[in-house]
Amino acid sequence: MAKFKVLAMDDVAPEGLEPLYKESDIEVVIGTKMTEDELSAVIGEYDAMIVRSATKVTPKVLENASKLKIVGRAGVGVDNIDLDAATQHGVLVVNAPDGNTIAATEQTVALMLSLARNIPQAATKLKNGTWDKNSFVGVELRGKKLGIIGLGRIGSAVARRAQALEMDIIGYDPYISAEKAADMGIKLATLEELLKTADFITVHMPKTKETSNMLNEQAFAVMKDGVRIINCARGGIIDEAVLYKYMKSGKVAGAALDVFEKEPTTESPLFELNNFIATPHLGASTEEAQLNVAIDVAKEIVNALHDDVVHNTVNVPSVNPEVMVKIQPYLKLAERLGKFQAQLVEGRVNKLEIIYNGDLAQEDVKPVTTAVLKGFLDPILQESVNYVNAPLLAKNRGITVEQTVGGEAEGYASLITLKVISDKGEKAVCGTLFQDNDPRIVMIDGYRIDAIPEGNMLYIPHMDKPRIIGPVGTIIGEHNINIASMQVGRKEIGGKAVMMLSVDCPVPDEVLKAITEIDGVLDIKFISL
Ligand SMILES: NC(=O)c1ccc[n+]([C@@H]2O[C@H](COP(=O)([O-])OP(=O)(O)OC[C@H]3O[C@@H](n4cnc5c(N)ncnc54)[C@H](O)[C@@H]3O)[C@@H](O)[C@H]2O)c1
Ligand SMILES: O=C(O)CC[C@@H](O)C(=O)O
Repeated sequence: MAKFKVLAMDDVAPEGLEPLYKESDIEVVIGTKMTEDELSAVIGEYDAMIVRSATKVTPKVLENASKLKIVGRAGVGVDNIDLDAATQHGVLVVNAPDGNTIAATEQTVALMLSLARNIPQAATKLKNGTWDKNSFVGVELRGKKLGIIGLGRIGSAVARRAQALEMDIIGYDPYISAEKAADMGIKLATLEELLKTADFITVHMPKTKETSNMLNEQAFAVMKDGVRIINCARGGIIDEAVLYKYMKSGKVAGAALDVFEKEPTTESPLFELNNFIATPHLGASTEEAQLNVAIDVAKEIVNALHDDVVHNTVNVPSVNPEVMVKIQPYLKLAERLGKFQAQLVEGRVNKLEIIYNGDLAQEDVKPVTTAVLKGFLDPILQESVNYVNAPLLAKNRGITVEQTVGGEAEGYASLITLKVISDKGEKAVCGTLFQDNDPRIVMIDGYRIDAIPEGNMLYIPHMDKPRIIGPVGTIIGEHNINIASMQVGRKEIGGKAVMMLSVDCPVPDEVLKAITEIDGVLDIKFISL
């Protein structure tokens, strides 16, 4: 039986699932349209799910998704997935942002040309038996002003094609600089300026609280008479009732929507209007795009299930692949440091401070910080902790997380210091990688040691004096526990010192108690990594 089951919904391109079929430990199940209840009843069997825009991944579905590790969106928009609920349940969400850019861009250009030349209306009339040359006189695009709202992948690709059509382009996007827009040959404007001056307006942003109904009564009121509108992004960015009103009044000369407030839909007052063109969310529907997005998302799922690097994450910060190669070996070290500290610290934890020194400090270390949190929370919490939900779980528990980058790494290439501050004090553990991939704990509370953070460990603070190491070894030996390695660190002769032992099996409480009774032993902690 395969180790992992993947549910592929929404007619995702079957050939694109090849990366999943190639893996012997993955079984793919092609799902058919399901209600929320039906999906909730079966989702518990699956480790991963692929959706396009039809399947809604709701809080109820996620509550029942006990094994689900990842939802892959074969496309860009993730508005059909409840991202907060996915994060809360530790489910990673990835999308395939690049695969359908050209398809959506070409659909936009096709709709713009259709609006300018009345192509769908003329074709329908001719096929219905009327040769009508008079009703369909169009306008040329050359010299017209195209207002593009949202200058991301699709908006900018539309701009390049519109430039070839000799259109004059004006753009609005609060998240790009005027220089970047100028590099694309686009004049950046305010939304109002764009609305007032554009002959054609096309929207290319995600649907968010900010963009919902962005083209509303106030926006239409200031538009130029005779404006034509296109939406190949998301239904609800344009208020359909207001669009209808302004098309009826003649202020809007034409509109083409690929996406609707409610989908699927076969009824809308807009459908009665001759100058209205509609397509049923076909922006991404090309053979090429469907293959691209299915392959992209299938590869991401293989990586996620095999604990490999995933790139297009939506609900956790995504990291540039080149950076990931550099930081990946530190993830294991970071997780072990977190887990080590969780078993060392006493009292109510208020804050984790993670300090990066040396080469690692030059990189984007956010995922390393998340790995520390995952390791730290894992022994403490009942619920499953992963890279997705670890920051949220820490926040929900009132644990402040502070990440700082410093300079030199005390003779190491890179050093990670994890300070845990609780109501009983502060503990600091430092770790590094030897030969780039061999994790070591090199300092505890300022005491230098050299311990491999794995398996069963004993941490024994004690006074630096004779007859400590021998009795510790004797007690452990008497209980038939094999010591694999031992490290001692001290700051000054006769002062406080720390001992770290690696042992081959867990150490029972009575052994721990017997060791604490040795004169000069200050404390003992059994740590399992
Ligand atoms: N019709 C389809 O089948 C289809 C296919 C692909 C993509 N899409 C949709 O197209 C849209 C754009 O996709 P993309 O790949 O270009 O995304 P993108 O993330 O590359 O670009 C979105 C742009 O919108 C901008 N933006 C965000 N908020 C804004 C605001 N309030 N005002 C103006 N600009 C704002 C962002 O800065 C960004 O530049 C998405 O909604 C996506 O879901 C639809
Ligand atoms: O999957 C589709 O057909 C539509 C995808 C599109 O809306 C997207 O946001 O990528």
